[in-house]
Parts: sequence; structure tokens; C-alpha cells
Amino acid sequence: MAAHDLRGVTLLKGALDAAGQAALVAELRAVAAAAPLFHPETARGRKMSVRMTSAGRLGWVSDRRGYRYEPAHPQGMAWPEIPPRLLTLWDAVSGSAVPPDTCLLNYYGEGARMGLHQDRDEAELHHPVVSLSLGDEALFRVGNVERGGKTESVWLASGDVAVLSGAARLVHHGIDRIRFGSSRLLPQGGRINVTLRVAGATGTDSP
Ligand SMILES: O=C(O)CCC(=O)C(=O)O
Ligand SMILES: [Fe+2]
Repeated sequence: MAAHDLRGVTLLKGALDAAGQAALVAELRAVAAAAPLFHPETARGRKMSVRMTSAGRLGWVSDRRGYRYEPAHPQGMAWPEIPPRLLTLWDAVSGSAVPPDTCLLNYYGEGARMGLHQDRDEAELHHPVVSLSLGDEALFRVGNVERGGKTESVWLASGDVAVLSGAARLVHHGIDRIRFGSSRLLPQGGRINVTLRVAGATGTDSP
């Protein structure tokens, strides 16, 4: 597996093969059937363009009360189990002995994007974040731990993994755009991103 470094973020091209991607998409459909995708609202009341759901002991939610992890979906059901295939991927690429307790599923339809941000809603910020791309290609931008400064971008393809760990755990990152229809993995088009994290304690609003 070829590993590249983008401003401290480890990029693993083709970490999941085509058969693994197809099998995982079916498993993620089951996750979304049990815990429906929703459009999170930011604390400022804006709808995000991606739709999200989660698997695992905790799931990430956002509404007027802010960003946080919760033990239940906004509609009340428990989050489904994390597909075992993703736990195997975590073991292979994360370098962490602590298993993830949350898996965020982001769905990018045509025109969806995600602005530059840090992942910092977890109770402990030293565990890695493992991020897997499925479906359409996406332009991934990576900046710095501090706000502002130089950024660099790379196109992520289906099966690629990015690992944010060590000094790069808190770098700003985002998705500028996707190339809608560039992959045939999802019949409806678009992109799925799954991120595995150790969220830790529940109910913590970010500062
Ligand atoms: O879609 C991606 O590749 C990035 C997702 C992300 O940064 C996040 O969910 O925090
Ligand atoms: Fe992120």
C-alpha cells in the first residue's frame, strides 16, 4: 500500500480494494436504514450540505446546542454497530491499540462540501482519526493546526484512506468539492466518507 504524506496527514491510496468497497457500501446502507441520514444544523442554524449518520457506541450530532457525541440518533434509536470490516481497517492503519467507539458516515450528494475545520469534539484528542473515501472523487484540503496559512489539496479516490495522527491530529481540513458521477460505486452517485474515532466520554459540548 503506497503511503504519501500531505502536511503530516498520511494518505493510503487504495487501502480498501473494490470488493471490500462494494461489501462495505452494502453494510453502510444497512447502517443508514437503521439510523437515517440527516442534515445536521450548525450552532448558527445553517444546514450542512452533507448528510450524516453514525455507528458505534456514540454518534456525532450537531444542532443549535452545538457539536457533540450522543448515545442515540436524533430520532431516538441507538446507533447501529460499526461494521467489523472497518474495525479491521482501523487495526491495519491507525497504529492505535484503542478501538474506535464511533464511526461517522458522511454522504456528499452533488454540490456538497465541508469547510475547513478541526476534529476536536472527542474527549481525548491524541487518538487518531481514520477517514475512508467511497464513491466519487473529492478534493481534500489540508492546512495547519493554527487557523490560516498555507494549504495543500489532493484528490481522494474511492478506497483511499487518510490518517490524522500525531502532530497532524488537529490540522484544519475540509472537502472543497466532489466530482459528481466520477465513480460508479454508488448507483445514485455521490460520495460516502466514513471516519473512525475514539470519542470517549459522552455529552461534551466543544468549547
Ligand atoms: O469527507 C471527508 O473526507 C472529511 C470528513 C471530515 O473531515 C469529518 O467528518 O470531520
Ligand atoms: Fe474532519
